[in-house]
Amino acid sequence: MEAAVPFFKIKDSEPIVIILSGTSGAGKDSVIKELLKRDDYQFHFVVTCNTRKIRPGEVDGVDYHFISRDQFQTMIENEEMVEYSQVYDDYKGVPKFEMEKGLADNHDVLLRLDIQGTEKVKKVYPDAISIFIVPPDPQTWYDRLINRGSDSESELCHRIETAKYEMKTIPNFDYLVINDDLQTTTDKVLSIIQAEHCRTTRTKILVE
Ligand SMILES: Nc1ncnc2c1ncn2[C@@H]1O[C@H](COP(=O)(O)OP(=O)(O)OP(=O)(O)O)[C@@H](O)[C@H]1O
Ligand SMILES: Nc1nc2c(ncn2[C@@H]2O[C@H](COP(=O)(O)O)[C@@H](O)[C@H]2O)c(=O)[nH]1
Repeated sequence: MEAAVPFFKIKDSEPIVIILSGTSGAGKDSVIKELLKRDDYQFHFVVTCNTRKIRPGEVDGVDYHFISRDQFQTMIENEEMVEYSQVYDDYKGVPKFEMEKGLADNHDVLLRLDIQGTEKVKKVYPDAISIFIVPPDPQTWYDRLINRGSDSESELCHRIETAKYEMKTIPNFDYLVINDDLQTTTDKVLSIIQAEHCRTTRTKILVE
């Protein structure tokens, strides 16, 4: 008698919305750049809109969509943003077309957001996962911020003050990753994403 092998079909995990947040200078951009170099992981980085001045080395349409305050206002009025927030002295927002682009390609979408944006995007995409990145210790953090050389003294004070508040919201996040060595941090972020795809709520076996 032949054994009756049950018929089953694997329903692969749908793309995941991943939010990377953390204090200024925690290393979000550095981790994203490392992830983009990894051949074994395909994702769509959501380029957000930003009203601040472009910094040396930044590329419009790659790092951000750099737009004027008037253009930003028009996008809000036309309901073209998933969310928008004032971050430090500028406005930042997630354009709907960027989210749609990634999800249409069936890729995970990765967003770099502050804590306000994380809360708002989680309301729109409740299955999104949120990861908070922190530097390994205060002195290393300060040195990294200073060496980056992108902020004036007053901007730096503003970012450090904001960080104190942001760190108190860490329990609202799904994961916390300490950014000591960049490769290890990137590996940890990738492991979190891989584990999330393996959740029984995402990958399913259909048995007949
Ligand atoms: N693991 C690391 N080891 C050494 N330097 C690092 C590491 N991670 C980040 N850095 C450096 O620290 C500085 C801040 O990192 P990065 O710009 O990626 O932070 P961020 O979280 O994106 O900041 P912001 O929110 O202000 O844009 C950069 O100069 C970066 O090269
Ligand atoms: N709520 C949102 N926050 C955003 C968005 N895009 C970026 N960000 C956050 O701003 C900080 C600061 O950016 P900086 O480039 O001026 O240093 C960044 O690290 C993110 O946390 C957004 O669309 N919405």
